Amino acid sequence: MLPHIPAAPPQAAASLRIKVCGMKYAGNIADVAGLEPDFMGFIFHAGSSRFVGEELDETLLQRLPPELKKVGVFVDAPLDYITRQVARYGLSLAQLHGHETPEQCAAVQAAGVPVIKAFGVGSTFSLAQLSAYAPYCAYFLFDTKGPQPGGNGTTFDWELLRDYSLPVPYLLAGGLNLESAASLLALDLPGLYGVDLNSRFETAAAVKSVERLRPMVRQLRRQTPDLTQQPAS
Ligand SMILES: O=C(O)c1ccccc1NCC(=O)[C@H](O)[C@H](O)COP(=O)(O)O
Repeated sequence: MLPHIPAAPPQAAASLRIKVCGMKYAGNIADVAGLEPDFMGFIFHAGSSRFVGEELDETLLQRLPPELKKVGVFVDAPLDYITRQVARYGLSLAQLHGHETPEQCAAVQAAGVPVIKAFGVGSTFSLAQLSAYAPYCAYFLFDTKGPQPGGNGTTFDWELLRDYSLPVPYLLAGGLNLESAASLLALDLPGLYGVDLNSRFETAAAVKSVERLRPMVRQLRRQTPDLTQQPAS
């Protein structure tokens, strides 16, 4: 009789990297850092309810683990403002979330700051515009176009990215919540590197709920949820 050869287990897709955006307050930053996200975002746009203003503790940011990438989020900001904030807070990357041109991205990159260029996906979105940005960007970020430059809390049709073919990895953003996790893991979109979590995990502007984030992080990392840590329903 032939020995039973078990079928090979299905190949698990690589887990998605996680960016928690819109952080501001010291205690909350330390708590969220404990979940070991890959990126943490700080909003340097005065029009946002998450604007860091003078609230952000630069010594705390400098003490965060080096593997946690600190992202400054800017909207059509001058180059010297970006480079000053990068130096002051020890930021790892600049996320350009306005109408920045490829030339502006090139200037930020040439100043030694790796760029995440964000694009609002709406009815006029086209993948064709991205090639001109590719040489100057470490990552792209695709967010839902809305009344605010970011943090609108709404999703877009992710299938619009199905034909993405550039070598720049990207983060998916816009209204992601715990219910999105299973679909995100099943997506298998070309170039998809990670996800960006923001308003759906907040208890107030720029205050993230660790209880809400924890099961999301576990799911995205394909870990078994720790039921003792779930919030009471
Ligand atoms: O979050 C903001 O307030 C914000 C304001 C201005 C520019 C960018 C902003 N956020 C950038 C992000 O990367 C957000 O996480 C992204 O827009 C998704 O937010 P949400 O739809 O709330 O999940």
